[in-house]
Amino acid sequence: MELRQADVAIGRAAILHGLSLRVASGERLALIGANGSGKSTLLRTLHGLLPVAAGQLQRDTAIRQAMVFQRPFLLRTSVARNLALGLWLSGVPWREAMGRVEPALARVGLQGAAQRNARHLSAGQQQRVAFARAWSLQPDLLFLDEPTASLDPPAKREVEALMAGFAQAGTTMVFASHNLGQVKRLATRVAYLEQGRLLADLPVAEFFDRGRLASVSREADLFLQGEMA
Ligand SMILES: Nc1ncnc2c1ncn2[C@@H]1O[C@H](COP(=O)(O)OP(=O)(O)OP(=O)(O)O)[C@@H](O)[C@H]1O
Repeated sequence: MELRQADVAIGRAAILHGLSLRVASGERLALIGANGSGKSTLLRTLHGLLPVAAGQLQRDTAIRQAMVFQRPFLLRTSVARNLALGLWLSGVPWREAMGRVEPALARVGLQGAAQRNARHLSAGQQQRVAFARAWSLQPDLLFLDEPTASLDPPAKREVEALMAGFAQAGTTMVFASHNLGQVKRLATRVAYLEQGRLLADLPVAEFFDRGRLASVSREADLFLQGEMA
């Protein structure tokens, strides 16, 4: 997938400016930057939820992609129906979709939760349902927008373990994170955004090598210093 010199606007507000980014198969790209730097907008653009106003988004249409948000969108109905609906909307017949529910729930440690009302689950469990929904789509490419940001530490660890599971399965991932430990543990590459511009894009070891990062972007180096202080 490749974004070339992309400008993205939300309504009249210009958010991303001349942004170029390539995502190769098997990579795990972390997007970091201050609040409002454009990470969510970039993820939503890559996933096709926002149009590119100028520039280009090129992608292989055979690639299956899914997205997990900071807070999952779950309907006030059973976990099973929430999962099956996600599959049905992506073209899987209803009966087959229902057949994929149990394996997906088992994959995220929520066996037996199929008939519970999804809205009655804890935040961590709801996020696991979102991962089950993503998992059941068998994506080649997974976008994650700060998936652990609103969870308590135990739920955070559980969800990070699910991300590691996707990584082990070879799923290409692009994820926004404010957690540098998580970035170090999961990413193969890191991109730094500031005010809708991409200022650094490096393999993870180089990104966390202060001298190297400073030689690419003083702003990114300052951000990292601030985060690690
Ligand atoms: N619906 C909207 N209308 C207008 N501006 C918006 C809208 N959504 C986001 N923005 C603006 O776009 C910019 C980028 O926001 P975005 O959510 O992509 O940043 P982010 O890096 O993901 O932030 P955070 O770390 O807080 O999630 C911000 O200035 C924000 O105010």
